Amino acid sequence: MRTVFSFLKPYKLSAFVALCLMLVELAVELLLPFFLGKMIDDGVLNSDMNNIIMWGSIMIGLALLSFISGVTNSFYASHVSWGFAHDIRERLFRKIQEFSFANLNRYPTSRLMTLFTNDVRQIQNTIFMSLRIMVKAPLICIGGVVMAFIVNPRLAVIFLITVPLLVGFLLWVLKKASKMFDRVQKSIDYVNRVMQENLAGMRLIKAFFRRNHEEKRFTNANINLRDNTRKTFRFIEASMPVLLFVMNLSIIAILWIGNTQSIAGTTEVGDVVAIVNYAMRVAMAISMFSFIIMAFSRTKASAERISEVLVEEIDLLDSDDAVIKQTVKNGKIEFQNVSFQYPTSDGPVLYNISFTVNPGEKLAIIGATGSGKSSLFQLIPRLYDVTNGEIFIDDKPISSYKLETLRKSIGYVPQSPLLFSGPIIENISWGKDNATQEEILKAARDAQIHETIMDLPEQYQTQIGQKGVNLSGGQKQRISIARALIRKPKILMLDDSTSALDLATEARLLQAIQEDLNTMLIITQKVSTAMNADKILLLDNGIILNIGTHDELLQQSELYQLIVESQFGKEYPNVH
Ligand SMILES: Nc1ncnc2c1ncn2[C@@H]1O[C@H](COP(=O)(O)OP(=O)(O)OP(=O)(O)O)[C@@H](O)[C@H]1O
Repeated sequence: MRTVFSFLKPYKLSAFVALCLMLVELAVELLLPFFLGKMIDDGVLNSDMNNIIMWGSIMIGLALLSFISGVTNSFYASHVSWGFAHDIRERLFRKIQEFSFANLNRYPTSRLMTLFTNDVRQIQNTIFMSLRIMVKAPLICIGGVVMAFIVNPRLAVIFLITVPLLVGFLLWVLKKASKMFDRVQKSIDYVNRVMQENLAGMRLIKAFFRRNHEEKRFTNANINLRDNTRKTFRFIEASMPVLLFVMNLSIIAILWIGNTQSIAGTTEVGDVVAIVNYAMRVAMAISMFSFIIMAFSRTKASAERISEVLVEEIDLLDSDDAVIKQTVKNGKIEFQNVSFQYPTSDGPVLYNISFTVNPGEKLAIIGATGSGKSSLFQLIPRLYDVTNGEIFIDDKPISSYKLETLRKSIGYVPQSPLLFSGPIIENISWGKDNATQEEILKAARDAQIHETIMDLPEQYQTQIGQKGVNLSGGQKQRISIARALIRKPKILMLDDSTSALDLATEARLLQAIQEDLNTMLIITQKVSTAMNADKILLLDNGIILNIGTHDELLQQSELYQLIVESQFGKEYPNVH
């Protein structure tokens, strides 16, 4: 909670001004019944027009002052709340950018999305309302009781019984409601998650005709949200009549005792009117309490969720001994007895991996699905850290490089290409800050996508995504390869990124990129791709079975022979 509200610091002055203006409104609200009592006693009951005009004018003046304070308070309250929301969204976004894959695994995307929308907005609204009215309500209760005692202590004594009763009851409601709102928030998360998965997987859902299944999943999530929200709001709404009942009883008691005392001549009529007026204002303020409880309970839940992300420890950072100026010059990669286990998995997915790729060499990694190929790739740019062993680049441990330097020298093309909405040109130049037109064209040509782009209606300016063209799998792969090539990486890593290309296009692509590159690692299922590499690494269940050239593996590995036979039959192909 404290972490989140520390974001209010830059707005301290504005919040202070807003609170002062709110106090002016409060003072007016508390003084009006007092002056009303005076007007009745000195003016109305004595038929004294001068007193009526005097007290009336004072009341109008005060009302005007309250109006001006209210408008100005609104201005400052929105400055504080919008500024706070902007700053915290900015900080959250930066924090999530720092997250490692392991950090990200702990937070589903839907939950992070809810933070930015629902949770931040919730706190923002509460801050605004606090500065406008929510802080005022308890102060009206306290001030109303104090003023009632000033006007007539014998009548006001009734408040001493009712107010502590109400405060105790409210604290109990607040505690219970806070837990209930936590549940509501989780239900919102779940609805968001189902929605997000559904929209992302719409094509698959249609292809599998799983509409009914998905509808049922959404309906269940939606029912859960409805029931949790309804239960919470009902609970809070049910507390309202209790509060008002107690307050109305005290008004009746004031009228009854006041009437008796005024007949006996011990109390002025104006005092009774003033105290009833205070009791009504206190009742009105208390009627706002259910709203305040809802807002604070939700805000507490939201603030805790945001704090959790803000204080999350980043588990993959620059090492203390990272050398600032050290850069990757040649692209030599060496694995020494590397084992790796995901933070969430039961056992290692890679065991004792050792191999070397010399600068300029091309290494193909081949192996069954789930054998650990992508996991091995992710260790090189330190998306995850190794569990045991060490990886060296240019004979230096990868931890001795700054993360930024290391990752900038690697062109990583993941298994499923991800393109951003926007023109094609931006998707390619995304790989390098201030990329020139020439660099973009060269990368696109090398990735064998230039011709295809030129055939599109708006060529490089063609929008990708909902309003633009939807590209084929192979076209997307080639754009994401162009995005990696534009960095002129010392090490290029293609994670099955040419799977959707026909053999001729793939061969042209690999030929084109080889000219510029130092080192290349390519995960592939195709023997035709692997056999042209300098070395092939055959991975099976996280273990290196063999490493060598195509010919060596054909002679040494039965598994490799089987893979080759499954793709080419008994006619083993030769290296080009
Ligand atoms: N984020 C993760 N958390 C936990 N386990 C994971 C994670 N990603 C992959 N694994 C597990 O690690 C093992 C190796 O997966 P990996 O993706 O490296 O295989 P792969 O050879 O690249 O497979 P494919 O060819 O299907 O992409 C699998 O058993 C997989 O279930």
